[in-house]
Amino acid sequence: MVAENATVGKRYRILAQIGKGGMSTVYLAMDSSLNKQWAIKEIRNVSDSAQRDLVIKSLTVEANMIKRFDHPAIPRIVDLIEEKNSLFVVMDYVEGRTLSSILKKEGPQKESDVVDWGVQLCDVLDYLHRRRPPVVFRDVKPSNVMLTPEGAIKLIDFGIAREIGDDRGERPLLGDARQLGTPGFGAPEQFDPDGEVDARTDVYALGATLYFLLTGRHPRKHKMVPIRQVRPELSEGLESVLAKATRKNPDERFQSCAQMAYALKHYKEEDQAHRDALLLKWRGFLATGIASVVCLVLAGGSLLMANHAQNSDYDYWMGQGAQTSDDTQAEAAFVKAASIKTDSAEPYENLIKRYTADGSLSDREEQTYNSAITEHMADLQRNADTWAQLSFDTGKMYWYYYDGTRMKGDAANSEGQNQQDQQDQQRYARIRAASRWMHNAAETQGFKDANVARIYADIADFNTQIVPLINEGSDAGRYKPYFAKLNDLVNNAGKENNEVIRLEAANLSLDALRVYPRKFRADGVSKEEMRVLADAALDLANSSNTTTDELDQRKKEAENAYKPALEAISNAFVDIKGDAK
Ligand SMILES: Nc1ncnc2c1ncn2[C@@H]1O[C@H](COP(=O)(O)OP(=O)(O)OP(=O)(O)O)[C@@H](O)[C@H]1O
Repeated sequence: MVAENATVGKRYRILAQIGKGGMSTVYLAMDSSLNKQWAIKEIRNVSDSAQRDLVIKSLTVEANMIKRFDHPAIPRIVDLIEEKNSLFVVMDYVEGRTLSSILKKEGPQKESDVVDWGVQLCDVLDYLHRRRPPVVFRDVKPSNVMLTPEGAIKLIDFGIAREIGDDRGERPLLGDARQLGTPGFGAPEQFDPDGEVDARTDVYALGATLYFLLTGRHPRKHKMVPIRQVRPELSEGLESVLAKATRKNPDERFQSCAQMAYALKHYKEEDQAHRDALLLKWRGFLATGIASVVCLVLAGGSLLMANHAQNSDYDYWMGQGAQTSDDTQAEAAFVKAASIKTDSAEPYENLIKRYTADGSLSDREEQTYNSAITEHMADLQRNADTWAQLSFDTGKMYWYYYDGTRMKGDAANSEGQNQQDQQDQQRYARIRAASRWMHNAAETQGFKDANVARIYADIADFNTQIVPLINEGSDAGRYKPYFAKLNDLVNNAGKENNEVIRLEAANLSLDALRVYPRKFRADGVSKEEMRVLADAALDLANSSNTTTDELDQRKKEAENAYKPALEAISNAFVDIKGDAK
């Protein structure tokens, strides 16, 4: 237990205790060197030394695994400190509450909220399951999920997540039941000595979690009966989704979280009222169209007709989307088209155009887009080329236009932050969100812009990984390649006819020159090279033709950043003794 105001790792001042788990206490701390808040998890002093080694081993595994993740719903781990007989894990501070505390305080939750959380959880779990090797979280439950004030979910406590095929993770490290999943939420195979865990294990726990949130009945204490036996007003469709997710036999569950996300987004279609309405429509259609249908069937053209109808529906909605000047109607039309021809990238490319036309991608737009593309990802991926292009364009949309708050990995709008800090945080949140799309594009063989996508992916990786590397003291050697990438980015942006891209590339480079000049120097970048980059970035900004207040502001930001960047470069070449080089 650490006292308030005590300092850990020489730079983290403990501000307050914010949580307590089975093995740990969690604090809010202020980082004096980065002037930023983090959450610090202290693993309580375990007196038995053998046990303590196991705890430390388990945590180190957890920390090293999370360091490689890059998903907005997973708080990053940036530092690991052994001190005062305890282990401290420094990570992104999540402003919010756990779903278990919300449930405890407010009781069963609204259907639409629970479905929204479920879809978000499917997204992050699917991200883990798609990693190579796949990672199974194994401990989804309300107390391991936090909800931010913006409505974004965060997955905490990776204590027992494991990589499939990784022997170190095969066995429980601590020997407690938690390693095998939490009773009530853990799938039956987690409690079977011969059981195999995979993505479907998380599907089960997610189903049990949503069940608990909707009914308020703990699945360990009460048998999981159909949810409408507890709350008759709930949807029948949702009842079947949860029943399927929590089947004892993994083969009978959703086979992936992407499948479960699809079912959660369409659960209303399973409701009796919805089916009745469809039936009525269908009857009307039969009454009027029966003669022609019979003719076509007789002519052997039923399949052709179905295809034709599907294509013309798709064309119809694409046409509607293109014609209307109302952005919301256009969005709905393109989403509809995407659901008809699920392997077509066109609707998404059109959505991107609409979203970026006004210079910003909002939280709401991002959610709509992300849901649609996640739902049809497997179909879209079938055409590698269009998928790479779509990934690249999606990445650019996040990188340059995303201005929502849901993605921020840390206390987004903490009081006391100045405007520059907030802008920087916003920039790096955008870059993080773009990262996986740029990786998709860069890693597709034969994609014409793979090289440019690689520049973006590398810059994103640098920004995600550098803080933990600095903390570990193993950051040397990373700055020179980053510097080269910034040069590439600025050169590339010069060829773009898009002011947002030009100004952002300029600002990112000037920001890096302000923050890292000493590190660049230590890695062998010369003062002259840094000045050349600063000048190129300023030229890029100055040659941008700004037509809106927003762009004007970004241009001013670059102009204002130039002088501090030059000063920082000069200072970086003043040695401690004071002799300028
Ligand atoms: N990154 C974070 N930001 C803010 N609060 C956090 C963060 N991580 C954990 N907490 C808070 O601390 C509490 C305990 O954290 P956590 O569940 O990770 O601990 P644990 O010891 O691993 O718990 P368990 O007994 O469930 O294994 C959480 O319920 C949450 O309130």
